[in-house]
Amino acid sequence: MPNISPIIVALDFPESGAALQLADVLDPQKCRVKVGKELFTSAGPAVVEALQAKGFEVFLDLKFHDIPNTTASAVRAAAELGVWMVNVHAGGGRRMMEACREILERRPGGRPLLTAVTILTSLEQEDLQEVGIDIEPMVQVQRLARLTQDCGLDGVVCSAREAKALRGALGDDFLLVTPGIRPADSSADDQKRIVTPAQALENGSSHLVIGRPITRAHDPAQALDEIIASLG
Ligand SMILES: O=c1ccn([C@@H]2O[C@H](COP(=O)(O)O)[C@@H](O)[C@H]2O)c(=O)[nH]1
Repeated sequence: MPNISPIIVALDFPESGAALQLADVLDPQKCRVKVGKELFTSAGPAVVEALQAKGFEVFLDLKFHDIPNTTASAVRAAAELGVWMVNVHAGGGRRMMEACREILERRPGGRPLLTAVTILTSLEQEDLQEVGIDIEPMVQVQRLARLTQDCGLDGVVCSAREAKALRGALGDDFLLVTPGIRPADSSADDQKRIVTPAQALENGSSHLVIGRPITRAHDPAQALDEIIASLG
């Protein structure tokens, strides 16, 4: 896909009709799309297949987090759907992440990119304290990202606020997939660790996950074009 932007549009819709309608105004040469928990739970694998039939590469964002055998089997099922990227929670630990990588390596044919969620972009320091993590998000993200790289995964999901430090520490090839992206005039919604699209790219993000600023725009295709233009 030559010239595809780093943008992944989050299709957070309650059913497939609305998601496919939005996809119809987007250009698969310009962006990838993300299917998350809401859409996948209501519409299942069929919506992934329908998006692929429209030419989109699909990030299946189900953030698997379970024992190694269960998580690896779920990742294999995602690979069988032919998705471009699938993810797990880094908090599932070393044995879980290694089992996921190994099951993909044993699979014949192509495999999806495998990334791990570090600390959700909706969380800030007080939220972490409440669940017993007494360090700054940046420190915990760095710890989980190092573990993820050590387990042989392709990259992490983090805030673009952490991207500069991670890019420096983990090298150019490690994927930094960053949600919590907000153009300057957008509402933060439930996101806490937000960054503008241009700043995210400058910080070293490899992919920008953007949902509501595009999907709830009056003209989603134009919103996407404006964000791409802002990247320079
Ligand atoms: O840390 C994370 C991990 C995943 N997400 C997902 O990204 C999109 C963001 O949507 P917006 O509407 O742009 O806020 C959404 O699907 C989340 O599930 C995240 O936000 N943060």
